[in-house]
Amino acid sequence: MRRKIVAGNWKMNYDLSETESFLSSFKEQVRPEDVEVMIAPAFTNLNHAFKSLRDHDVKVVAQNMHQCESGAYTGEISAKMLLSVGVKSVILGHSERREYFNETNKTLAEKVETALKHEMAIIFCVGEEEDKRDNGTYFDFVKKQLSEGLFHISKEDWKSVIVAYEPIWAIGTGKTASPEQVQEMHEFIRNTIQNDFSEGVAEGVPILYGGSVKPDNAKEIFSKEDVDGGLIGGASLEVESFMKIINAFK
Ligand SMILES: O=C(CO)COP(=O)(O)O
Repeated sequence: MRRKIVAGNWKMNYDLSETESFLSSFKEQVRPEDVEVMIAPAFTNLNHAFKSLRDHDVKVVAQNMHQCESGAYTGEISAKMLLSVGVKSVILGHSERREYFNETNKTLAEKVETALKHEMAIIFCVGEEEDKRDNGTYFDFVKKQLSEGLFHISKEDWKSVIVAYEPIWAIGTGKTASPEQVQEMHEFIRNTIQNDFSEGVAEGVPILYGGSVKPDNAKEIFSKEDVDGGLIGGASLEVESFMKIINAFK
């Protein structure tokens, strides 16, 4: 059985006191048993979240990191810095990073390399814009993102990788991909991994869906064969809705 995962990506939301208040109520309720739970707060709150959650089996994840070890990169954060505050996992290739911060497949391939070198786990995001969905080129587009950004890793490295499919047209729009569209893409991603690596690798990789997952649609999306959980934006910012999504696996 593959791992089941629900991860909250808080993006640029919540300062320290808001993070503290979310976590104090969240900790009372969350009991990760069959499902792994992760939260990706802002860089400034990673250490607080790590300390607060370490006895609760909730992983704290960074939303990004730089590919270089250190140096003159004003405003950036390195793998070593993340590790030093207890963070061993990172989201790479989120569509907002690709769009607003010019992250290319090539940069992402370097970030993947750096994360693996530091034995960090990676949530690697892929997903197409609406025009690619409309003109039918979405499979090719996602395949290119995978092959150029991620597929240089070794078979062994896949143990540290989670893939997240987040169609850009469904992020923050309230326009969720249908469970059938999600399943179709997840199956395609798994087959692509199988073709380039092996069936064993493909069968073991958790593939999460992200894009307007809410308490009322989570169960149906998660019930699909190749969907192993979700990467949740807006609905992870409220304890009640995030808990309902986590519990959608039960
Ligand atoms: O981008 C996302 C998670 O990384 C999805 O965001 P929403 O759940 O707000 O659509």
